[in-house]
Amino acid sequence: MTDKVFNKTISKQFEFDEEVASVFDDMLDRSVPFYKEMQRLSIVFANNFLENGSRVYDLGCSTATTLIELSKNCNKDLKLIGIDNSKAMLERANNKSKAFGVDIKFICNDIFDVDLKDAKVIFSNYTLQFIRPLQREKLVKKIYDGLTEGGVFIFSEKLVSQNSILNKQLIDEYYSFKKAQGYSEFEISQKREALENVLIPYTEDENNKMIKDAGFSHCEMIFKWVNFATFIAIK
Ligand SMILES: C[S@@+](CC[C@H](N)C(=O)[O-])C[C@H]1O[C@@H](n2cnc3c(N)ncnc32)[C@H](O)[C@@H]1O
Ligand SMILES: O=C(O)C(=O)C[C@]1(C(=O)O)C=C[C@@H](O)C=C1
Repeated sequence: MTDKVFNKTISKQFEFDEEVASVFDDMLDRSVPFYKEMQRLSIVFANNFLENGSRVYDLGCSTATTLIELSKNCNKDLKLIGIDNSKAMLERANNKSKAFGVDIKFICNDIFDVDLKDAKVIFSNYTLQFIRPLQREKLVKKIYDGLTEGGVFIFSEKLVSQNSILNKQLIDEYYSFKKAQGYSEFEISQKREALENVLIPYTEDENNKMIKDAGFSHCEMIFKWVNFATFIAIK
């Protein structure tokens, strides 16, 4: 289904509710630059660390696209766990994983309230940005604790620049991308307002500091387009 959520005047902040979930795959495809390539790279790098029996979590798994793609592109026997606190998203995730014949355990809960343990890989693409600062730092420590020694955390985030001139240029280029994907200026501005104080991006340096402070030994950026980036951090 085509995303038309912001084609009308908005009355509330952005939420991962039934309306957003019903068009979410199209929304991500047209709102996250190179979404499929970022996901392919996340899976390629995860695969380098996975073995038979490895446990993999996806925090903020939405409609389970990443775990389903991982399963299709990995010939190892994995324990896949998808966590999301949106019931509407997990309904889609359940239906999609059944249709693709992929066995995933879904947990409908706040990431903070779920025990993470013995993970070889933890994914969290475009989800940390929705967690309040300070809480976000605590969550990354929890992720670190949930990984086995040598395990990896693969995450993607929208970034902000410390330089206000460049930051405006990055955002302008992103909005040009959205226009090219068929979103109108009205839809773009309605969504921008709805995301205000809901999606809080960090700079690249802030992300690296958060990862280092949590105890990770190394962090590498594996993909970047303007203000969107994917990182891999090793425990
Ligand atoms: C931008 S989407 C993630 C997209 C997904 N990772 C992908 O690549 O297709 C963010 C997701 O995080 C979930 N989420 C946000 N905060 C959460 C929290 N505190 N606990 C659990 N899920 C959360 C939302 O419901 C939403 O489905
Ligand atoms: O549309 C935007 O402005 C975005 O920032 C894209 C973005 C994201 O980066 O997570 C925001 C909300 C939706 O979850 C999908 C994508």
